[in-house]
Amino acid sequence: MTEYDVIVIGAGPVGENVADRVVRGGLTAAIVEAELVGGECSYWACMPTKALLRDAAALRAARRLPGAAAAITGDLDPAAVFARRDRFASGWKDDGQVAWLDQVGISLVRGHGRLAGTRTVTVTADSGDVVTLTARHAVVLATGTSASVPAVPGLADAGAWTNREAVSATRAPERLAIIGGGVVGSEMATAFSALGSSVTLIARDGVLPNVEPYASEHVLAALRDAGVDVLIGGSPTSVSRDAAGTVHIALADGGVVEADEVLVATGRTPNSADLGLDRVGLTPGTWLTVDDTLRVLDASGEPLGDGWLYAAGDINRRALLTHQGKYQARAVGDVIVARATGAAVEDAPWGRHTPTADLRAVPQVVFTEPEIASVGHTVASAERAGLKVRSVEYDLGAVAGAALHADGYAGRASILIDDEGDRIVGFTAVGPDVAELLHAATIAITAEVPLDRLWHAVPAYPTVSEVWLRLLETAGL
Ligand SMILES: Cc1cc2nc3c(=O)[nH]c(=O)nc-3n(C[C@H](O)[C@H](O)[C@H](O)COP(=O)(O)OP(=O)(O)OC[C@H]3O[C@@H](n4cnc5c(N)ncnc54)[C@H](O)[C@@H]3O)c2cc1C
Ligand SMILES: NC(=O)c1ccc[n+]([C@@H]2O[C@H](COP(=O)([O-])OP(=O)(O)OC[C@H]3O[C@@H](n4cnc5c(N)ncnc54)[C@H](O)[C@@H]3O)[C@@H](O)[C@H]2O)c1
Repeated sequence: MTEYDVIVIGAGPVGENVADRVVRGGLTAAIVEAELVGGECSYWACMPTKALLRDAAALRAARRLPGAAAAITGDLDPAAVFARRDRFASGWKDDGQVAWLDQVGISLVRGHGRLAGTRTVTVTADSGDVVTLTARHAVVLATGTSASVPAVPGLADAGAWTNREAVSATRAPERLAIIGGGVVGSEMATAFSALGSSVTLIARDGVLPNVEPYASEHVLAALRDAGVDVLIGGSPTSVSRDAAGTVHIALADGGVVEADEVLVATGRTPNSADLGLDRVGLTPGTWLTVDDTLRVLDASGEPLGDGWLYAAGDINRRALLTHQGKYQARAVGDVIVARATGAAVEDAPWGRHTPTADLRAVPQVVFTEPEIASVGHTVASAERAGLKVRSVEYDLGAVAGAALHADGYAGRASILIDDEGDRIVGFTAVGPDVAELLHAATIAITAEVPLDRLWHAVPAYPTVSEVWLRLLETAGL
């Protein structure tokens, strides 16, 4: 079969979900995958990184409670951590996900997909065989991103790790240098220092520069307490690996970092260089620009052709997060079905077919020690957006539930209240186990709950969530 209602290129979490929604809506779908069904997220990103972090987090949690700490008789077992990580990466085999595609009725076409023209995709298999697929309704690009490696002289030839090598490592190197203090760099510094590496984090723009400064300060202090050498402002100028295998990273300030491995964690680049974009009038290698229902826009800002091409997930750069990409996937799958069947398209803000939360309320947990949970604006992003906000902060350690949760609990939380004073437009918390605080904030922001109604949402005593009451009291309620 070479004709389908919808063709999806890329079987990461986003492509899989687009195809699933389309098939649930009664259309046929083929999904094209060049590597493993499940994408970057399943094998080299979300789940395996969190598996590398989880044991050390549990150990730290137990050590904060004297009775539990007394039961700890040994140290972290890196081999057991790596073995559990292997399970969470499914041994880098996609049989389980392929079986799921089969079960839900999505056709898998293995190979490299390229646009060949309107609604036409060619797929080149590893054998070199090429098949041409045509779509009756739509083609969806969900090809994700790869690690971006900066043009630092020598870096490309030094055998540098990207997230793929770090996430699939079988042992912790004695000395690990990490270039980039963003989310990947900070999480991997947390993981590998706990697994026994001596870590140097080269953080040109600081540690986690996009979160509230107080949250990043907590993580910076904890990294340094854990023995990580954090070089704020460090900027690599050249990299080389000597005959003994040691990597030498020269920095702009004249310093040199020596390590056994170097991990590049300096952001992502779109997987669009070899996607046939030029065949449909788009520019290869670029992020794809989309409209409110994620139709790809041409150079004049209009949906390409009759609107047959969509882009969802990392590739459209709206939010480089799995949950947000899957949310886009649900909207795209459903809108394709609506347009194909003549049903109403709900494309107003917050309409079923418009992933409005991408622009207003993107939740994220950074799984460092301590964790950072955030959604919506930070003070800086609100300023950039021209919003007038009031920030209200509270010491999480002063909340009864937090004190009970762990001895010496240190953390902080804040809400941003918009200038009219009756809605929350941002939330951040930093502290042990704050991840599960996040969804309450996501609901408050997405539902635009007025503060005088939020006042009636009473947090249970004694939980860490009581910080909500304290924040509202501090705000003057
Ligand atoms: C180290 C790391 C940790 C992360 N941790 C988290 C986390 O904890 N939580 C979170 O929400 N997000 C996390 N992310 C981000 C998350 O991985 C991405 O947002 C997510 O993978 C995007 O999904 P996607 O389907 O758009 O792309 P991908 O997962 O990248 O999947 C794209 C798929 O398309 C395939 N493909 C590409 N080009 C072609 C082609 N031409 N033909 C055929 N197939 C093609 C690829 O092989 C791949 O399988 C992390 C990222 C990194 C790097
Ligand atoms: N827990 C999570 O949700 C999670 C975890 C990991 C990754 N992610 C996602 O993956 C994406 C990629 O993460 P990332 O950490 O690679 O990117 P990032 O954009 O978060 O951080 C990259 C960092 O690299 C630095 N940098 C860039 N170029 C540099 C250079 N030439 N020299 C030195 N430093 C340089 C920048 O200062 C920046 O802080 C993120 O956008 C994030 O959304 C999410």
